Amino acid sequence: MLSRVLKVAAQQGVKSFSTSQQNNVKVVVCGASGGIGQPLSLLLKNSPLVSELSLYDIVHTPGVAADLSHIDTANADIVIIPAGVPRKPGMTRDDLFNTNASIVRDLAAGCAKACPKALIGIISNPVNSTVPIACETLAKAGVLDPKRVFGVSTLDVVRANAFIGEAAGVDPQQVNLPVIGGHSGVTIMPLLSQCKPAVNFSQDKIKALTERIQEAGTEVVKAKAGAGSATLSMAYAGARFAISLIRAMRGESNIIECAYVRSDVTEAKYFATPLILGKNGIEKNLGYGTLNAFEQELLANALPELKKNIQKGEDFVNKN
Ligand SMILES: NC(=O)C1=CN([C@@H]2O[C@H](COP(=O)(O)OP(=O)(O)OC[C@H]3O[C@@H](n4cnc5c(N)ncnc54)[C@H](O)[C@@H]3O)[C@@H](O)[C@H]2O)C=CC1
Ligand SMILES: O=C([O-])CC(=O)C(=O)O
Repeated sequence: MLSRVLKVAAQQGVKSFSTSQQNNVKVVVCGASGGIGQPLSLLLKNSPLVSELSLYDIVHTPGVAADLSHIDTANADIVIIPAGVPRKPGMTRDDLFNTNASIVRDLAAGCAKACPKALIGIISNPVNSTVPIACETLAKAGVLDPKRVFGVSTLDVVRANAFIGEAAGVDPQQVNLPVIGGHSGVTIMPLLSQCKPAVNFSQDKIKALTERIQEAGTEVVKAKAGAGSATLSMAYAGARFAISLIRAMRGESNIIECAYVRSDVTEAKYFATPLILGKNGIEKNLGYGTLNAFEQELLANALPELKKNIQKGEDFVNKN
């Protein structure tokens, strides 16, 4: 078992980067003992771009508030949050709200004190609601910068690339497909019309692939049969996202990832789209481009659900 706060020594290799770039990137993983947290921490430990890794969890500690003081001394450039309970078969992500909402609120409050300028990536479900919870909490503390708070939806992109690569007979690493909207069921919207390289599937196949991407989390929950939800693929996706944030912080240009963020692209206050990342988080929201008729229908189906999930998150912070 991982201890509560574990600082991992600086990686070799960091010194070889140019001094004009940011060399000392500290990353904190909150929920580091968990199914996602452990392999995610391992992948980050293995990256020469991470100079200090702090691992945090509540296991065997008397309370969240006391524990958060450990983060206060840590400071951080990036905080990744895979803390909270996962689904069991038959549950929706929204069924996790009652447990995970307060966990994310308390961790966001800790970030507001300890590292108000950190870039925060939230993995804890339901992401559609936990990101508004984190933003409202940071706003209450007077430190919200919406360009620095991200719902990690990278796993949807990773899955879309895997499934489409397989169906099209293309190396999934070469597939690049935007997945927009939110991170549950109908709110997950893969834009196959914008796939690079372009793919040429029948409408039936497009519908089947879209539904598989939307329900991929449930596919894993069912296969694990009570032992939790996706952990290894999420750790892979979470590490990809964190490393993209670091590369952007270090001044690399044209780093693009989809993520669920505060947005004015649609009538939903939070929405995932491709983003250009920069030193201070979101540099530019690229929006979603042109949708075909099928994708417009996906959007029409997603917006009411997304708006409901967002409102629920905001109400949780503002009514408690
Ligand atoms: N965004 C996405 O695409 C995905 C999100 N998830 C979500 O990630 C979350 C974590 O999943 P797993 O790692 O499988 O669960 P897990 O139960 O294996 O690990 C969660 C960890 O969080 C810790 N924790 C609980 N409260 C905490 C607090 N206040 N501070 C720090 N740590 C705390 C627990 O002690 C535990 O070690 C779940 O909510 C799950 O639904 C899972 C897969 C994909
Ligand atoms: O499905 C779940 O509960 C976990 C998750 O978010 C995913 O795998 O996409």
